[in-house]
Amino acid sequence: MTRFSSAAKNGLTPAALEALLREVGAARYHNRHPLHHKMVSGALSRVQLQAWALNRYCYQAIIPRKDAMILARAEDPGFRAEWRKRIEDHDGTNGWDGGIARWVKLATGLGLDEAMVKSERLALPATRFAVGAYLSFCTERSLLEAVASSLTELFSPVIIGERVPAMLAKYDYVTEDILAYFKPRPVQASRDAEFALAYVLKYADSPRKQQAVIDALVFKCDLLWSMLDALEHAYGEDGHIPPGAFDPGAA
Ligand SMILES: O=C(O)c1cc(C(=O)O)c2c(n1)C(=O)C(=O)c1cc(C(=O)O)[nH]c1-2
Repeated sequence: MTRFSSAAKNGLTPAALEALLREVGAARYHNRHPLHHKMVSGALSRVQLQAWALNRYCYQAIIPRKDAMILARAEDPGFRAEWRKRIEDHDGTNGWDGGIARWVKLATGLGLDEAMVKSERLALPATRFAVGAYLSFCTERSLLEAVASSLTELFSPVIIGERVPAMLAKYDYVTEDILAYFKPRPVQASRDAEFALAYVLKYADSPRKQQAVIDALVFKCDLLWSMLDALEHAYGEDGHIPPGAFDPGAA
């Protein structure tokens, strides 16, 4: 786990804290995961991509719920006005004209059944535990830690920039229409991450709080990493699909 050097016992400057947060992302973000590398090299089967989309739906579905937790805990109306945009991005105006609906389109575009995806019943146990942990973290930890845990979005434009062109080039059944989810994400993520980063740099004003926000980002990187680990374990070569999980080979 990233720790301050002893020179930082009086606390880091905002610039030094930002540099440390970016170091966490550079070392631990899920664009370093072997499954991501396989995805962008064109090595995944259609079933493996389906499993990814199906499991990742659970992550998409929890995001507006954890953001609602954060909203409920924020006392500043200005903060809430900014943060509620995240919920609108995912839920749209009627629940099914935002990011979640576009993720369903991605999953059905890969050949999955819409009701099955939305039910989340065939997701991996580890996926369910991971996304549940995110909701709990944002409910139980301080508001500062909850905000800091969203800072993986600092790095998501990079992974999206790697993923989308590669998927279009390497999988002939993947179209721009199927990947429409990602189109607005880099702009939305940059807006969100800029706000969250400014908040964290302003309010993490003691060594203890600075360590807490670093740990929150480590937690979130680990969560995203563990979701890809679980997919690889279940659907990789010599994979072991847990009972009850998505198994297109089963009778
Ligand atoms: O495509 C990705 O790899 C990726 C990663 C992340 C992330 O880093 O948490 C998010 C998203 N996408 C995303 O689409 C999204 O809406 C989102 C919200 C959040 C968050 O923690 O609040 N992360 C992410």
